[in-house]
Amino acid sequence: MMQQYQNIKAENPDTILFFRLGDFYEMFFEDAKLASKELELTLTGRDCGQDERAPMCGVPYHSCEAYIARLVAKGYKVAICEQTEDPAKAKGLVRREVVRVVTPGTVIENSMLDEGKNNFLCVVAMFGNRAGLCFTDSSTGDMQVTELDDGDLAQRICNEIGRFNPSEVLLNPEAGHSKEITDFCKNKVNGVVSVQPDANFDEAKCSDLIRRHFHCTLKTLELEGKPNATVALGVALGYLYETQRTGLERIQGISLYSESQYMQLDLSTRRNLELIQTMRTKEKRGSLLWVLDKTRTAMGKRLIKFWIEQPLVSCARITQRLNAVDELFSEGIARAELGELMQGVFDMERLMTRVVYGSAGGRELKALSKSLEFLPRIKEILQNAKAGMLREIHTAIDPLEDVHDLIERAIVDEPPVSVREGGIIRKGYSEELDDIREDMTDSKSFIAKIEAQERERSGIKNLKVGYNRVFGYYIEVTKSNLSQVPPTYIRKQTLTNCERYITEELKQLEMRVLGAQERIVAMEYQLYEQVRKFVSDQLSRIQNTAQAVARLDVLCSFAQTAAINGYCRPEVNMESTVRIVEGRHPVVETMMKDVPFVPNDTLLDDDENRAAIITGPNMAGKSTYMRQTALIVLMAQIGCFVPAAAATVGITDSIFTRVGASDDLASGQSTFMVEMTEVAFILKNATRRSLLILDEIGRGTSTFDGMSIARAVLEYVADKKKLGAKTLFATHYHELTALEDELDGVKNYNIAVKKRGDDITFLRRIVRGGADDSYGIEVAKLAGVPDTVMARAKQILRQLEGEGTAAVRPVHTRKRKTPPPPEPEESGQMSFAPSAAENISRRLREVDVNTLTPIEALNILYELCRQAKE
Ligand SMILES: Nc1ncnc2c1ncn2[C@@H]1O[C@H](COP(=O)(O)OP(=O)(O)OP(=O)(O)O)[C@@H](O)[C@H]1O
Repeated sequence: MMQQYQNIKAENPDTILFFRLGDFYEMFFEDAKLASKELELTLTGRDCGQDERAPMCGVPYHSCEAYIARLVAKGYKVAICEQTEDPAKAKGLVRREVVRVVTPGTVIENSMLDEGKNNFLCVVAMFGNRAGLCFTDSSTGDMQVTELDDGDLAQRICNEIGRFNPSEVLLNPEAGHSKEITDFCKNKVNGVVSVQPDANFDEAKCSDLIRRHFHCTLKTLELEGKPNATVALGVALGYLYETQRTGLERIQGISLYSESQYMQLDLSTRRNLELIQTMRTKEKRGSLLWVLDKTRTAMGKRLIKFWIEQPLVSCARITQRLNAVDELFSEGIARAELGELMQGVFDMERLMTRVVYGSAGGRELKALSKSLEFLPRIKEILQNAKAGMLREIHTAIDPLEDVHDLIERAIVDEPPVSVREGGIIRKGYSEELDDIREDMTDSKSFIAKIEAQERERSGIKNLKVGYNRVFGYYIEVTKSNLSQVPPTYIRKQTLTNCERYITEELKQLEMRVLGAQERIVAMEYQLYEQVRKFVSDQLSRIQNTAQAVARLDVLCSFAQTAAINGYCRPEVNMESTVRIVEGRHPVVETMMKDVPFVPNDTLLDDDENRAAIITGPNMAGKSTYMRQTALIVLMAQIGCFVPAAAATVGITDSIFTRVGASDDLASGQSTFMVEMTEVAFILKNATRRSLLILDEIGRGTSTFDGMSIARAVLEYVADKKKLGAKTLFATHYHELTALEDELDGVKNYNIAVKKRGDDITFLRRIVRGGADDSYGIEVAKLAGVPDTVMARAKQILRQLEGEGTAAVRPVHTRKRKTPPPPEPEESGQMSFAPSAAENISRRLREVDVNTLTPIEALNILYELCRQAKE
C-alpha cells in the first residue's frame, strides 16, 4: 500500500495528498508533517517497510471538507485520492485514484466559498506586446476572456487581475518574468500564483481542447484572430480538466470582453473610491456596494459587485439599465413583491454546479425546486413591463415547471443528507419501489405478529421479539421460562437474565425484510440519479434563468436604494459636460446620523470649466466633495440613480484618482514615490474624456518641490492642447489659485467656513473663489492639540508671516528644524555643494524637453530632487 501511495504521490508532487484508508484520509511523510502543523493534528507513524516509521496524520472522511477548506485558504492544493473499487470485492490491494485536486481557484464547495463573491482562477498568457487573459469561476460556470495588445501591457494585465481579484493565478513563463506582474501578484493578490510550463501554452493544443470542450469552432466563439485569448482559455480549460476531472460540462460558454466596453478604473482608484470595501478596514460597510446592495439572491449579490466594478461606456446600454431601474422605481408595489419573491430564491448557479458535478444531494435538489416555485409569478409580474431590459428578463426567465414538478414528485419533503441510505424518494413516484416497500412493511408486520403467536404457542407470557445489528431478529426468553422453550428454537446468545433464539420462520422473514431494504436503497439511489441527471441536462435553461433573476435582482436593488435615499435619474449622454445639482456623497450621507449632509453643485465641461481648483481648510469637506463627484459619475454609468437633485453625465471613459498618502511600504516604495508613480500613470493614461480627482498633489515632498509639481501637473491636465481632462484639484497651495487668471478653463472654488475669534464653523458649501486661509491652526485646535503647542504654533506663524514667507502657507516644514525659517532662496534646497549643482546642471543640459513624456519628466524631476537633497 505504501508503494501505491508513493506512486500516486509522485504523480501529484505539488499537492497535499489525502489518501483514503477506510473511514479516514491519511497523509504521510512531508505532507503529514505540514498538515499536522497547519491543521493542528496529532502526528503519528506507520510502518512503511523502512527502518523508520512513516510520519502520518489523518482526518475522518465525513468531516474532511472543513480541513480541506483550511488548507486551500492557506494556498495549498489538496489531491483527494479515493478507493475506487469496493474493498469487499477487491482482490488484493484496493484500487485508489486521485479523483480531484482542490485548489484555491477551482473550489466548488459552498463551505469554502463566499456567496456574495465570485471565486476566479486567472490565466495570463503574455507574448511580446500582446496578452490573453482568462478568468474562470468554476462554482458558477462563468468564463471571461479578453485579449490585450500594445501600450503598457504589464500595467493593464495587473489592472485586470486587480479588477477580478482571483484566488489563483497561472502565469506563462514570460508573464512570470515580468517583475511588474509578479510584484503586483505578490503584493495585491490574495491568492496563490504559479508559473506554468511553456508547453501548456501551445496554441494548437489549446485550440484543440477548446473545440472539443465546446463542440464548436473558434470562429463560433469569436476567438478567431485572438491567439492569446485562445491560449489563455485553453490553459484554463486544461487546468480544470486536470484538477476537477468530472463535471466540466458545467462550463457551457465564454464571454469575450474588451477593456474598451468598460470605464477604465485602475486598482488604486477602485480602492480610493471605496467601491467594494473601505480602504482602512477592508469591510463592506462604508463602501458604495454597502449603500447600493439591497439584493435578495446570492446571484444578485455577485452581479451587483461586478456591475459596480465595471461601469459602462455605452450610452445605449446605460440608458437600457436606467429605463429598467426607472420603471421599477415607479412601480413600488411590483418592486416590493419581486423583492419578496426573490428572497426565496437560493443560489441556483452554485446549486447547479453541484448537480452537474454529481455532489448535490436531495437537499440541494429541494432547494433548487423551492427556488423554481417563485419563477412563474416573477415572470407574470414582468409580463407588462415596458423597459426593454425588463422585457428581455421576462423572456429569459423559464418557469421550469417541469423541473420543479419532477423534483417535487420524486423527492420527499425533508430528504436525508446522504443519497445512499434511502428515505429520499417520495411514495407514489415509482410503483416498483412502492411494491418493495410494501413487501417490507408486510414482513415487518408479520414479525410483529410473531411475538403474539409464539407467546401463545409456548405459553411464555413475557416472550419478546427483538432486533440487533449483529444477530438480526431474535426471540428473547427470560431465564425463569427456559423450561418452556419449544425444541424448534435455535439458541443464538446467552445473556445474564435471558437467552436469545431464532426460528426458521423468523429468519425467512428477516431475509425478506433485509433483502427488501437493500433493494430499496439501491433503487432509491438509482431513481435519485435519474432525477439529478434530468435536472443536470436542463443546465442551460436553468443557468439562463438564474442570470436573468440576478439582473432583475440588481435592477430592483438600484431602484430600491434610489427610493429609500431620494436619488434622481441622471441624464447620460455623449456630450462632455458633468453637471450635478445638489449632489451628495452616497456613503457619507448614509453614515451621518445626527447632522444633515450639505449638498453641493458641480460643473465640469471641456470648455470654460475643465479644472476646478478647490481650496479650503482641512476637514472642510474637499475630499468628500471630489469623491462624491466621481461616485455620482460612476453610479450614473452603472445605470443607477444618483444622490442629487438633478444630474447630467457626459460619458466618461475613465476615472483616475490620486488621493491621500497611501504608503506602499510592502512593495518597497516611499510615500512620495507611490504618489509620483500614480501621477505618472494618470498623466500617461488619461484622456480628454477622463475625470481626474487629484487631492493634494505634491504634499509628500518639500514645499517648493511639491508646489512646483502640483502646478506643473495642473497646467498639463487643464491645458486643452495637452490633456484637457475634467479635473478636480484640491490643494493647500493657495498660490495655485493664481492659475485661474492665467489658464483657460481653470476655476477656483473653496469650501466655505465661518470664523469667529479662534473658532471656525464648517459650512460645507462649495463656493466660487479661492480660500482666504488654511485655518490649519484652528483645525488643530479642534482636534485637541494642547494649548501650549497651539500658542507656540501661532507665534511661529506670526513670525513667518512677518518675514514675508506667508506666501507659501501652509508650509510643509519637514526639512526645516528651527524657526524662524530662513528665506526659501537661502534654504538648503538652493545651496548645493558645487559638485552636486554641476551634476544637476549637466543632467538638465542633457534633457531634450521636446521629446520628453510626462513620466520621463517626472522621473528626471524625482532624480534631481533626490540629488539635490543628498
Ligand atoms: N457636504 C457635507 N455635509 C456634511 N458633512 C460633510 C460634508 N462634507 C464633508 N463632511 C464631513 O466632514 C468630514 C471631513 O471631510 P473631508 O475629509 O472631505 O475634508 P477635507 O477638506 O478633505 O480635509 P483634509 O484637507 O484634512 O483632507 C467628513 O468626514 C464628513 O463627516
